[in-house]
Amino acid sequence: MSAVIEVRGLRNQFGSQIVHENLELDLLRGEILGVVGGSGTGKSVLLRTLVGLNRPQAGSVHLFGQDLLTLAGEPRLALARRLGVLFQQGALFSSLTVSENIALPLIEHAGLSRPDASRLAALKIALVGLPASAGAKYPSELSGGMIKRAALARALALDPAILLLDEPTAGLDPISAAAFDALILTLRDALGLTVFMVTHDLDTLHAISDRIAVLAGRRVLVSGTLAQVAATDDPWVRDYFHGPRGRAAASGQPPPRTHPT
Ligand SMILES: Nc1ncnc2c1ncn2[C@@H]1O[C@H](COP(=O)(O)OP(=O)(O)OP(=O)(O)O)[C@@H](O)[C@H]1O
Repeated sequence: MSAVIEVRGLRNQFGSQIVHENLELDLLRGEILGVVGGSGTGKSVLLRTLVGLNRPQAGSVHLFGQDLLTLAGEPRLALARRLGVLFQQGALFSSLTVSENIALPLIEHAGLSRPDASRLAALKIALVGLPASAGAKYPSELSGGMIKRAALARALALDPAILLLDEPTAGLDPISAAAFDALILTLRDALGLTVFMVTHDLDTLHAISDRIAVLAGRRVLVSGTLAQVAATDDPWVRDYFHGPRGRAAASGQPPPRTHPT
């Protein structure tokens, strides 16, 4: 399988804090890659680097064979339009309705008229499984699961080839999270998307990821199938994949609860 994103020798640093050093990563066409790692290992910084929101100190990022870091002007904008991003909190504009939020990139980046953009927004709303009535609502009027779906609809507005998700199921109850997992899988298959997904959710990893990349020690420690990654001899990997939650996710059973005494 060919790589749609290739990261080589990446260094990200904030002041004296080095977050990534010599990080290498491939995102393969058509896959769902789950990106995991301890808190502060730089998963979100990596996502932001891939979409051009964070400029690294060293290394290269190639998207579809084009060098993101040297590209400028219209070619860079065209490349950016091939990426759809779902940020952690949804990042919808609170003063706009769901429909207006989705229509905005269509008006601003695709030059659509307002009526055309709102017709297309209605299609995207249906695509992510929201009722048509959600279009007229403001983000504050939606449940957490609906906000994620609305934000996903906006991420899909410009028909991207790659979807980047930052903690897509965080804050959702297990049933809504499982439904969102299923939606991502369906959309990947139906639209031929490639998916880069930062997550802490072991159930999501088990349910929909083709490969997993573990961030540790400022780089990608290991990437591969769940079985390959889980077999890695590393303390964080052991705790994460073989602790109570990891075992529960692997078995499909809820993890044991510890009760306060
Ligand atoms: N713009 C910034 N300026 C300074 N430091 C930053 C900036 N962005 C991120 N960092 C630092 O980089 C490190 C990695 O942050 P990041 O948000 O990528 O971690 P993460 O792996 O996504 O963590 P979590 O799982 O807790 O969300 C953190 O120590 C963070 O404080």
